[in-house]
Amino acid sequence: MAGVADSYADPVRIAVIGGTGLQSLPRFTHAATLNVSTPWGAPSSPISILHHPSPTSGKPIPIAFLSRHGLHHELAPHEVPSRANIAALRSIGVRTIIAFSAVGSLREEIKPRDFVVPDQIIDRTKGVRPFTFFEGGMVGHVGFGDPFDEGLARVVRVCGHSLEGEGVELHDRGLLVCMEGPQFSTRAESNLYRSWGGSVINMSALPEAKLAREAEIGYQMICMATDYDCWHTSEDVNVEMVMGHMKANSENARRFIGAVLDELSKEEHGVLVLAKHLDGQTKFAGSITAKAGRAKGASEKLDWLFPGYFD
Ligand SMILES: CSC[C@H]1O[C@H](OP(=O)(O)O)[C@H](O)[C@@H]1O
Ligand SMILES: Nc1ncnc2[nH]cnc12
Repeated sequence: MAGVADSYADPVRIAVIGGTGLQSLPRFTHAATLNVSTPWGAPSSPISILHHPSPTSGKPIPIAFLSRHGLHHELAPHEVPSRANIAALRSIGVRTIIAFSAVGSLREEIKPRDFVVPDQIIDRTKGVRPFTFFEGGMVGHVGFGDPFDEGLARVVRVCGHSLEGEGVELHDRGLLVCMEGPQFSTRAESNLYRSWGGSVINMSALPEAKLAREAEIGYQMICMATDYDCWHTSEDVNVEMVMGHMKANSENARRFIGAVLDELSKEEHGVLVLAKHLDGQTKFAGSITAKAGRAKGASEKLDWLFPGYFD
């Protein structure tokens, strides 16, 4: 875009990953567009650096925005280059990701256009997506018992509830089933996920959340229900339905994200935003391979992502 810088000097700590129907965040000042290349290739889209005024100091806080499926939704869920996305965000300093997703509801009480802050995931992807930074001669195992960041979730819930009564309805917790796609589920699968206690379903939380954890980035997804999948007696999910609800409720989604960014920009959340609680975990998780056994290619890639960690 003419007049927008292609570099940004300061570290950017907070990122938003936009999903289906949320390919941009208008109304913020566009400070830069970054084309980052990583050892895992190029991210889904250029990274936009947006200036968000801190509600306490008025100072502009930089926010990175990345469109998960590309600028024109040209990447299917299994084609999203999640390693490049997460690596690119970490390389510019990001330690907090608020990820947005359009989901199917597996529960009567979660109605289309309701928001859900998920706290657990069941992985129903099929192993066809690259899902770790540790491979090819460098082994690493990070904890993933709680796949989302409870500290960020608390902030997101307070912000969501503050908008209730203005068209926003929020469910504080939920079990998210992440399926492979791109086809939607069969009715038998949909009912199986319900019997497992699933609340909502999408195709995008994984491996994104796992890679964020490996990269020591606090990660919380905000889900917006767009359909009742195919278990319900109402019409089966289709793309028109998903896009229709996303479009109709996009103003609320943007207000919700704006409120979360307002809150996270406050100095009192500085330690949370820097994900200090995750700092260093990957250094230990990835030190299991003795130096003598480390393959050069794998070490070089990890050195790019974690300078100094595996010296
Ligand atoms: C267009 S329906 C399926 C599609 O929608 C969700 O996308 P996102 O999570 O990026 O908002 C779902 O995960 C699928 O990728
Ligand atoms: N029913 C559904 N299944 C999987 N992903 C979705 N995204 C939106 N609705 C969905």
